Amino acid sequence: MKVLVSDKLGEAGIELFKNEPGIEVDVKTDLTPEALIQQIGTYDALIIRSATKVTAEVITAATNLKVIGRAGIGLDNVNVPAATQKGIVVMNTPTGNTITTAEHAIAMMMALSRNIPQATISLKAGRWEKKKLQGQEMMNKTLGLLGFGKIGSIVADRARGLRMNVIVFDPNVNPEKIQEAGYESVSLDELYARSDYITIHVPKMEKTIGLLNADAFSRMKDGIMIINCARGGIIDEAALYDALQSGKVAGAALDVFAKEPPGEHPLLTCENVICTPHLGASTQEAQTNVAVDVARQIIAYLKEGTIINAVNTPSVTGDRLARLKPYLELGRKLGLLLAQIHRGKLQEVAIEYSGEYHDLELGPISTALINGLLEPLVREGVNAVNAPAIAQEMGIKVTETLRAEPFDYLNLMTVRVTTTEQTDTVSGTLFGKIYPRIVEINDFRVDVSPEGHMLIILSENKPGVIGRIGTTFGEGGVNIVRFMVGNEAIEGQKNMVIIKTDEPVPADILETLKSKKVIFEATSVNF
Ligand SMILES: NC(=O)C1=CN([C@@H]2O[C@H](COP(=O)(O)OP(=O)(O)OC[C@H]3O[C@@H](n4cnc5c(N)ncnc54)[C@H](O)[C@@H]3O)[C@@H](O)[C@H]2O)C=CC1
Ligand SMILES: O=C(O)C(=O)COP(=O)(O)O
Repeated sequence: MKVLVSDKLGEAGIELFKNEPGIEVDVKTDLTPEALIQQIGTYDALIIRSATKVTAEVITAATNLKVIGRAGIGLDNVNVPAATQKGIVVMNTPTGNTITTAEHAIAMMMALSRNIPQATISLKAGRWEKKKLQGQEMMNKTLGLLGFGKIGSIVADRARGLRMNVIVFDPNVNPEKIQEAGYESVSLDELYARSDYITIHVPKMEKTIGLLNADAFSRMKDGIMIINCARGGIIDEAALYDALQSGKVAGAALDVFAKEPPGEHPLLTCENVICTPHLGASTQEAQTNVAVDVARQIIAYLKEGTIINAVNTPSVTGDRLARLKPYLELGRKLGLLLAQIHRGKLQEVAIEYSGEYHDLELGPISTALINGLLEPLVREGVNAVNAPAIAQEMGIKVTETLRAEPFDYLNLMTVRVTTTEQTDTVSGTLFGKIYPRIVEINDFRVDVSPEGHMLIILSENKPGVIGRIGTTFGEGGVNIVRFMVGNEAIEGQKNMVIIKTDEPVPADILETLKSKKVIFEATSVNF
């Protein structure tokens, strides 16, 4: 397995890769976009921070890539939908640099309040400008927090220690949670109107790009101070420049820019702008944390398939994975079976779980099922990462229900697939919590272990039919490993005969059987 580290990564992470048998690591931190596209094809994993842009072109060229690991939080430099489409897991390390980044925001707020960067430059230039560089106290000032996630909530806690009044706007966090933590939850308008400082801790996404624009600044107090240690582009930089020039905004502390590095940028000419080159996460502690986290996650995925901190597929780790594995396998096998027996265009997949499923995560099991269903039908490269997105693209409606009580089995998964032509229903269970068994196919009770090759025959339920089927196999020289007859649950007019064979059932045998009057259908199924 080959791992490419294309941004600077803490040595502790590199060491983990180097010490892992079967893993080869290349550190190439100065690749041009063209060189990355040229070289990515040979790698199984890519490790990045914020500098590498993982564009759709990079993903297209990444013919072997299985996983992208972000040593840090923000994934705005990765085309996640393109990676998902290709079945590439995208992971970040959501906790390793949060304290460091929150501390940077507080440091920036303090530096802004007391003109520390300007004072340093002035004094080093031989001046002593006490009057010009007078600052403002932070105690009792109102700090408006945009975003009360992992970093925002740490900033709030530290600001409380500075005796600031913290008010919060976060549309996705329950106001009670904010109040319970000791802060005031307010609307965006109120936050703009009341804050003396606004600090940004939201992800960069469609809804937050340009969130702080000319209109937003016009609704703020005169003399507001702005801190951005989240992402460039959340602030409209031209509007901020104007607001700084007019004095509406008294000062801005910027760690991040819409384009990085920003080059010759008007904001960098403003005396009331202080800035750092995306240093929010740059402490020795945070870099060790995220490097170790990302290395452990990538190794676990490449070696065991364990998914930790993925943003585009459900994460399943350690003990939970071990427990789920047989259910994932059963789900995938039921999907594979349905892929081979259905006719027509897929429209709906209804999955019903009962019994032991009450204690299990259903998301990954349903995903494994959809994966099995689409694997033989769609194209190469369908996997548990991209299967749900492909199903959605195909207009297939997937529903999941958890039934209160099991009937005959300790655990039962029943899947009904509706197409433009018919409906097929199959059920499966795990014997001994490990062994997958198909126990029902379209109203016929069966007992099939879903492996190898088999033929499913729907025939008349009358004497002599079974014998004729056996003879056809004998004449064709194909050895029957198991022969089962399933009873129709309701009328009993038809039989389902399931024949397991050593090899895929040859086409001529299939055709001979299909031509017999007593046989309604014969479908070859391979697992
Ligand atoms: N400067 C740096 O070096 C670093 C920057 N970051 C940035 O900080 C951001 C925040 O990180 P975390 O706190 O870990 O993320 P998080 O996901 O824990 O929290 C983000 C919060 O923003 C909220 N939110 C989303 N849209 C919003 C809106 N329109 N208005 C108000 N709130 C909104 C979400 O509900 C969520 O609670 C990251 O996305 C990343 O871009 C993270 C680490 C280092
Ligand atoms: O973790 C994040 O989101 C960051 O912004 C840190 O960026 P970096 O890894 O220092 O390039």
